[in-house]
Amino acid sequence: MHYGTAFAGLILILLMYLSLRRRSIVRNIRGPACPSWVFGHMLQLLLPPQYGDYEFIWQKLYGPVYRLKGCFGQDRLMISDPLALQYMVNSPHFDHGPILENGINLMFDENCVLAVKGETHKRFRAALNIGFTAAAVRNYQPVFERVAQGVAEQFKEASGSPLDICPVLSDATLNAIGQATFDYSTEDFGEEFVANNARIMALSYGQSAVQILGEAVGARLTKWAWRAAIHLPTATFKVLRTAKYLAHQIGHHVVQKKLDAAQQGLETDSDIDIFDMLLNPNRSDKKSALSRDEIVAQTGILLIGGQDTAANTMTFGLLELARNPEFQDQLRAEIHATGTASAILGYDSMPLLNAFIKETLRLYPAAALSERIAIQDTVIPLMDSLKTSTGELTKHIRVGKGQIVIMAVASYQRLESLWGEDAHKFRPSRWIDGTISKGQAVGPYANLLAFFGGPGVCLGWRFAILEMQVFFCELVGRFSFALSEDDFIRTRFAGTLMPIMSDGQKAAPLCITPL
Ligand code: HEM
Repeated sequence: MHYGTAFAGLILILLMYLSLRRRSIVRNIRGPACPSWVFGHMLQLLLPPQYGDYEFIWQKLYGPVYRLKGCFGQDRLMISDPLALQYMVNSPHFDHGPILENGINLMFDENCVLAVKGETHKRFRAALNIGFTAAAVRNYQPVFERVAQGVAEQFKEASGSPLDICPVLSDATLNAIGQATFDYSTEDFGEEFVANNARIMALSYGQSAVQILGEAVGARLTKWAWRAAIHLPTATFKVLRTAKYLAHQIGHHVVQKKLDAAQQGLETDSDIDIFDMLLNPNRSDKKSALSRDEIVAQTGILLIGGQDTAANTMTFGLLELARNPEFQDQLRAEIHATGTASAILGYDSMPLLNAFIKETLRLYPAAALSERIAIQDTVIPLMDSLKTSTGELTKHIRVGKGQIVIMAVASYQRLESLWGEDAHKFRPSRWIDGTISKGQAVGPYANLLAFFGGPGVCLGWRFAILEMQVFFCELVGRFSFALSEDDFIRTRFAGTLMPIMSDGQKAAPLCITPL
């Protein structure tokens, strides 16, 4: 008892020391005054009238590293320093933060590539990569062309009156992934999947102060309490449970059908999709090969991971074209001049098209903010010296295990030191005229972090780039886009960056005229 009490006392002192030490490390980092203990800065960060209203000003005032408060007084670091972000995406010392981790567990199978860790993650990536190499992605070009032509038909029918392009592009990107992944078109998914999928997308833009608080409480629950909580009969949890269930059913059905066809010798070598590659022992590397259940577990992340990320990016791109008619005309001229040669020469040979895609991804990264947690004490290196609240200049920050750090991707992509003095402006020519400084290579594409980087880099980044190249060529080549008088479209971050109307609904009405 005596020894037990002494031991407990020692542990308590150690825990207090560790917690104070952690607090003292980030306490020296400057940041804006906290408006509320309950919400911290989260309402300003996540629910401002326009995304970035506060964030971009804080970055100007405090630089690329500053301290914010999360809900209930929690210290969080906002980081947009390039070296620090490069370190974080590559370091094994960081994992998804608890709010993000809970979201991933709610939406996706626990065995999906986004959820698994360490060696299992490495193996899954090695296996799945077969469907996402540059060569594999080139084979999906006919799928993208067919789907983009379908979108063009819908645009043609609506010409004359403003059309909300969000649902059209969202259906189209789901259709493209469905066909490339396992040869499913939107009709094959079934009404229930499509309807529930729309409910999921609606959940994210319905984000509110109550939801932000709920997520903060959820992040403090133990794993078992959280697992129990998600079975509560609330509408939100029901939609998420249904999504997980239906994705599993679809994956299971597809895999079974493909295995049956192979057994009967019915498989063909044309139109090979990702699941075909994963199931074929001659195609995949034996060491990393996924089991049948593991393949089924990837269904949800592949479908949802590549749907609104790509659709919203394209929506913002078309909105910017509508706001910049002169650039729209120049881009169209390049598309017409290249004509069908684009498919032969490759879309990469079109400078304006690619500058446009890079500029859209720069200003509108789907994962504009991403929460990370330090899973052990670590030191984050900085590109620019940071002045602490005691006036000290430092080129690194020590963070303790458990520290929450926000990767401020949208802020990084607006750093004036990297992208030019007019970094907040949509100006695709910056990619051609040498404005952009050749700095630290942080992501897989154009130094952008829209797809993050390191071992967890977006698996579908090449897929998304080619999909956007094909869609934009088809749509901008055939239609002109103008803003509708209907409403002022704002940007909101709720899981992904999305366009929002004044009534809080996700929408982007454009006037589309066939040429
Ligand atoms: C413009 C379009 C896209 C953007 C901006 C984007 C962005 C991202 C980001 C930021 C991540 C990292 C998430 C995290 O670790 O928290 C990610 C992961 C992922 N993305 Fe994408 N994505 C896009 C399109 C796609 C497409 C089209 C697919 C599939 C066809 C896809 C499949 C995935 C998968 C499977 C992961 C998980 C990778 C892993 O954890 O190892 N994405 N994406």
